[in-house]
Amino acid sequence: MKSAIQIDDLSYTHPGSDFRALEHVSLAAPAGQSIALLGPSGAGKTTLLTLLDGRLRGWRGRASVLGASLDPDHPPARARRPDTGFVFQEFALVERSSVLRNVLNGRLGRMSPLRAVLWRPTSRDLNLARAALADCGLADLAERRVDSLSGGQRQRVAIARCLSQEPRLILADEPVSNLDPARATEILTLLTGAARARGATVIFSSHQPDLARRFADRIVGMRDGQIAFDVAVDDLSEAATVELYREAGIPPGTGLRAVS
Ligand SMILES: Nc1ncnc2c1ncn2[C@@H]1O[C@H](COP(=O)(O)OP(=O)(O)OP(=O)(O)O)[C@@H](O)[C@H]1O
Repeated sequence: MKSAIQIDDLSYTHPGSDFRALEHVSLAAPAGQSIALLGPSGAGKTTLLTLLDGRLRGWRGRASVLGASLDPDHPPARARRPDTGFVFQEFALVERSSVLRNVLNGRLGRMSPLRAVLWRPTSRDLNLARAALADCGLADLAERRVDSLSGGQRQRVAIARCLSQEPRLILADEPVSNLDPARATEILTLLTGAARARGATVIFSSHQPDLARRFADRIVGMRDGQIAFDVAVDDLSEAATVELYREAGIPPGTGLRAVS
């Protein structure tokens, strides 16, 4: 089976930090898998997702995403990696723009530079954006301004924007931590279901083992910048989860974050 990501011996320290955010991390993900990154605050989950999204410089090791090697000295521009979609915890939408316009922003990396600068989507761009809106249950909200939406609706817009890119890899950084439990379940059902329907790989981070168990095929536990365990979902033990959150000051599964 083809790898969606292959990373070997990755280490990274944020500029100005005394600690390694990632330390000798190796991970391979076959195409189509749903992986949850679990671990306490500061474990390195965001750093790993950001690195896989090609946004960090100066790391050590080897990383290949969707068959293309990442260069730690020359990260690719966003427009050159449309196959990778990113869903942010804080949605990262243009608040004063319409839902449709936000979703079409996901097509920018697929447009010619001239079309992107002039903001002239093709009819294919529009069709894909409308299809993504429909998939996310937002067809009736296409013309609404994002700043009039609820948190759950905003995260649906962010997922629709990601899907309109036609991604083969979806990276999602705590996509449901700002949502209530019912909304969190809805959003992860949508995200992992859409990824499965498209054969895309999804890697999402979470503080909630119950959600990770429910929506991932595989759980990667991270702690102190390292991989503590990497198991199929059925093999995740309660003991491993408790150990992962030991000394973090929070019980696993509460969705609460430790104060750093
Ligand atoms: N921009 C930054 N500058 C300096 N250090 C950083 C920066 N971002 C993260 N770090 C440090 O890197 C380490 C890993 O942080 P990271 O955000 O990747 O963890 P996380 O597992 O995603 O945590 P959380 O669950 O709270 O989002 C932490 O020690 C953090 O303080």
